[in-house]
Amino acid sequence: MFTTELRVLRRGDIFLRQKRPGSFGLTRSQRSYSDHRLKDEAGAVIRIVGSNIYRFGDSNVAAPVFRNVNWTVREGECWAVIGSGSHQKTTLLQSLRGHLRLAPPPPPPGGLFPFLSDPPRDAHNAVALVSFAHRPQSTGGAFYDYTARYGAVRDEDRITLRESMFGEYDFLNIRPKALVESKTPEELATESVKKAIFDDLTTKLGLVPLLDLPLVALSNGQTRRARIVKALMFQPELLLLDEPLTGLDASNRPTLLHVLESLHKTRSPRIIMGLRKQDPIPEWITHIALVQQDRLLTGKKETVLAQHASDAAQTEAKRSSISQSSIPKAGKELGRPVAILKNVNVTYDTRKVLKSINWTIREGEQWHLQGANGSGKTTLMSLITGDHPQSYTQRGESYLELFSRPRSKISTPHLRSLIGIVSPELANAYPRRPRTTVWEVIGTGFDGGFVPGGKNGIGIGLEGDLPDDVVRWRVNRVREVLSGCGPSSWTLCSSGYPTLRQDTTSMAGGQLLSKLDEEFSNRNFVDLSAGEQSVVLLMRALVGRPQLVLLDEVWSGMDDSMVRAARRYLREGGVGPDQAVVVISHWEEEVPWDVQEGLRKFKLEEGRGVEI
Ligand SMILES: Nc1ncnc2c1ncn2[C@@H]1O[C@H](COP(=O)(O)OP(=O)(O)OP(=O)(O)O)[C@@H](O)[C@H]1O
Repeated sequence: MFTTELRVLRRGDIFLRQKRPGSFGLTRSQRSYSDHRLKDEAGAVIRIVGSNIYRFGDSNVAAPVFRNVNWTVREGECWAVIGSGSHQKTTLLQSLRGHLRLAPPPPPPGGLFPFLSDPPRDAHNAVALVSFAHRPQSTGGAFYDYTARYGAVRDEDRITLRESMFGEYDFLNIRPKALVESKTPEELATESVKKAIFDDLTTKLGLVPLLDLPLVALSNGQTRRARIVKALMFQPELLLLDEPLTGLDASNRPTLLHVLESLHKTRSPRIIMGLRKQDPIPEWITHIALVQQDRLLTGKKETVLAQHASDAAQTEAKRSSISQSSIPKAGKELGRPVAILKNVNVTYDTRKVLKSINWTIREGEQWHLQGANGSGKTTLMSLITGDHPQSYTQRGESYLELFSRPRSKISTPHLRSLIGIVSPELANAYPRRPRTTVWEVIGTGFDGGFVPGGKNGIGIGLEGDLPDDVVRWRVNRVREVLSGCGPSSWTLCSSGYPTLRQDTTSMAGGQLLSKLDEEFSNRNFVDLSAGEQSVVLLMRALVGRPQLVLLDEVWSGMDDSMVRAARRYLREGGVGPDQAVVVISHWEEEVPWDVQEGLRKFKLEEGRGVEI
């Protein structure tokens, strides 16, 4: 009945529209809203009209996460959700999965997803979200050993990528499900469809050579492509992909986008992508939902981009009038070597991942380590951090020297105190204990461990006893990184204007800490947003002024203002001329320095490494 009525309405028959049951007794504006709704509902995939979006548990008088959202996605349109902050964009996508509350809720019969109403289907099964934007909020209190993949594969990690795809195991959780002895014809039919999707997509996304590798051996980018295939095998009708390009190398990005485009065009499934502001927008995207704090700007791509460009130009004009030029780097004499690699190799059975790598990293140098997904960047870093067992086995022609000593002559705990590291693996593995504060997490960076220690939360040193001047230096350093990258610096960077750091807590003889940063330092790490956690882990890497800083996907999950603040801090003294930095990223523009400032590039290709 509804459809018939709708058809009539779409022909624009005003008389019939006014006669529609339920519209009698409505005011003119209610009637026009109601008519507008019915028009919009036809062919709508998503429809939100004038709703606020709240966290569950918040009342309607609390500040909504998003205000007055008007967003209709129609069949055939290709949408990207773009966020100036990573967090807000992800929250919007999560609200489509029911993680947040819409008030007023989109009314039945169409509801939030009109396309699922005839015949009625459960949005829970039909709409899937795969997110690469954020790290898990909590991985529990224990540290899990992310370096396990570098050694001999343990029995429980033996499950291969192929096995993980077919439901006997939870993907990336590696728990065998109850074994089913006999299958019904429906189950068999579903399986054969899954198998066809699997064959098709693993071929298109270049995963076939990896199918029989243990899941834990896959690189970051390989794992991400595999997660997308797994989600598609469940045949959702709408797939929300948050930051599918993050962590993918330049050659895999167009391949994935091409696959997504053809899937979307045949609605198998419809796809909505979440993108970061700096990601290129694929040509086939026709519409954009731009998340700007608590507002959503939606419309045709060109219109939204034009509006955004004019807003951004105004902000940039304000910012450039007050910005300082970055502090030039110290002179370029050769610093002391922190790592010397000569003919270094890594092999798994017959698989040679690194072949004869020659590379020297010195104090005062900034390097961009490049290479396609699976080219061995993480493996190379794990040799330098000493986490890889093969860091000990470089003999004869092969040689690995770290901080002027052969690898075998320097203990792993000592290495951890000399290297500050941020990486997706470490971020996932870092324990989220219920009552560990931000200050304590930063303080673990001095000794490179994961368990807070010492009465000031600044560690106890490798000898277990810190002299008073070292205690003072460490406390001061925690305050310095908090002031450099903490919330007061985000405010500074989001408005475009420097805000006076009022409310400063006075600390006799030491670094001053604003109230905002002080409060932040007392918060529980586990309660922070994913972006805030990333910032804290960056501070942890920098706090001890280690000789070597390794920054692998360092901006993951951070909002724009956090990225700007952290970049500025890194460029303006956060790392000094006595420190070496290696940045791993698939995006040139993510590296805080450029070649004019002395940045050098080292590229891995087919196992070999060259300076480019
Ligand atoms: N235990 C293992 N057995 C076999 N191959 C392995 C093992 N561990 C890692 N590999 C392979 O080593 C290669 C290098 O992996 P690595 O994680 O270093 O790549 P990456 O350059 O960091 O990739 P990404 O850009 O995706 O993060 C990958 O092809 C991976 O599958």
